[in-house]
Amino acid sequence: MSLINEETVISLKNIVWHRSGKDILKNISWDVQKGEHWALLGLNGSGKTSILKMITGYQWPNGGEVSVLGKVFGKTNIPELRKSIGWVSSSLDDQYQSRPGDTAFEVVLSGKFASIGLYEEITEKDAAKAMELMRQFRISHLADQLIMSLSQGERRRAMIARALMSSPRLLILDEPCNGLDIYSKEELLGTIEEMVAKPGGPTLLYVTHHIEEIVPSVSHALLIKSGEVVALGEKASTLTESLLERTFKVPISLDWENGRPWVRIKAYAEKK
Ligand SMILES: Nc1ncnc2c1ncn2[C@@H]1O[C@H](COP(=O)(O)OP(=O)(O)OP(=O)(O)O)[C@@H](O)[C@H]1O
Repeated sequence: MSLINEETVISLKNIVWHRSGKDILKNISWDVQKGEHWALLGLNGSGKTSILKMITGYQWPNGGEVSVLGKVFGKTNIPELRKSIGWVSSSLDDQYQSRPGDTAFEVVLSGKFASIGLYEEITEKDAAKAMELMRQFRISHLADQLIMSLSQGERRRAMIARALMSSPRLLILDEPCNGLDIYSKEELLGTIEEMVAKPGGPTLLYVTHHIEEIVPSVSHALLIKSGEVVALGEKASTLTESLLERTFKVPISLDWENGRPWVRIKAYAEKK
């Protein structure tokens, strides 16, 4: 049995969730410790978003216990806790549309309040931090451009910079490369890798169904299928051909190159 302490970033114990007669999460137990960075992998509909909703307190399980950053849900103030969690989802990209007249800089800056559109108590230090994050994500030259006019890749980087404005202790990137071309994707992954490698940064939870997006700094992986854990632990022991085949239900050939896993679907390759 694991003990929850300040070093425990996420702890799910026997999480069960059913809806509309379906068992969506089936007895999920998972611990993330400080210093680890995790990938959450699974097919469409496997339960990834449902797990994220549990972790962020937007959904309550029917059974089991959730703790995040050492706080046990049910005994803690969740809106307060959420201030320490950054969640960037490509499906939440439309958030910025609430203020289409904002510049990229204003959107990044607004991350200080974890709510777009609040502009009180902005200090010079905040503005300097926003600019520094824009530099880190290579969008400082776009500071004065309207957020609406940024390309998808640029906007994605702006939204991650925005999430980092409040110095979250847990950063969830939910399919951040969705819709990006190969160049923008590699550029974004490069900046994510730099961010993770930097000491003192947040614990990363990277959600995807694309295995090759797992950058070298991601140390662990949780594989889920139909709401059940297929495997969890260090990536060397979880990202294996047989476990990935069970997770993705296709025959997979896996290669490692420069610390990144690359997959090929065997069946398609053999048909040629
Ligand atoms: N509120 C709900 N009511 C009923 N079914 C739900 C609800 N939320 C999720 N589901 C179902 O639970 C399953 C898991 O959904 P979830 O969104 O967690 O999957 P996912 O792994 O994030 O998928 P994707 O990669 O496509 O985003 C799906 O079959 C979905 O239809």
